[in-house]
Amino acid sequence: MGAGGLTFGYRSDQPVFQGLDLELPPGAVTTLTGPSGSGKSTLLYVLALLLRPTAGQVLWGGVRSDTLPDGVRARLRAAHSGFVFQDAMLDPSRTVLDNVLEAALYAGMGLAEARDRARSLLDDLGVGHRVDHRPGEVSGGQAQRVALCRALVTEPTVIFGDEPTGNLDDESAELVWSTLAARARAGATVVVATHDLRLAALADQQVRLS
Ligand SMILES: Nc1ncnc2c1ncn2[C@@H]1O[C@H](COP(=O)(O)OP(=O)(O)OP(=O)(O)O)[C@@H](O)[C@H]1O
Repeated sequence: MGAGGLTFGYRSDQPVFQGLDLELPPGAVTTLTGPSGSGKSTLLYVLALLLRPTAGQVLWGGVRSDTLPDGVRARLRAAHSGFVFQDAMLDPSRTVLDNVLEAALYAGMGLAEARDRARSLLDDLGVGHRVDHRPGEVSGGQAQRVALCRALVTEPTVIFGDEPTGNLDDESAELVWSTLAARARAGATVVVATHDLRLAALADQQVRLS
């Protein structure tokens, strides 16, 4: 994945970032660091095709993707990427298991496989005992790990994380980090916005926004 001359502003007179050139290689973890408000989340949204850049381009697999129609970008995202949002953004009306399952079903996976993968991931991330609970009945750190499971269940080739360890104790943060690193070792492109400089130091590539 890459980006060239990437510029974005929520208002045309106030760019959040301007002229960014980035190469986000498969098989590597790239971290986005920088002070609060420097544009880490915004950059993730643009790279993930959730926001269109004001100028410049986003390439997925070498193909220009930011200009594709909304529906095509949505299908690309579902088929190839997973996104861990800063505040988990789970559906409060569905169980933990269903939140993870839904992402797999939406991407076209069969029910039995989706259920097996979801359960196995939730177990791996230490939240397997909460499958029948609603998001409102789990802790912030548990919800964040469920959100990671939802992002990983389709085995995406690109994984975006917005502060995926923000609510976690050291042990759970290590678990999340090693899970993301393992996905990168298996060939995924992993892009993570983080304030945790200790974890960022372990990344293969760091991009600092100012
Ligand atoms: N929806 C929006 N409309 C207008 N401005 C926005 C919007 N979202 C973010 N901004 C502004 O864009 C800038 C970048 O915000 P962004 O959330 O990307 O920063 P960040 O580095 O992720 O911050 P944090 O570390 O606090 O999460 C900030 O000045 C913010 O106030």
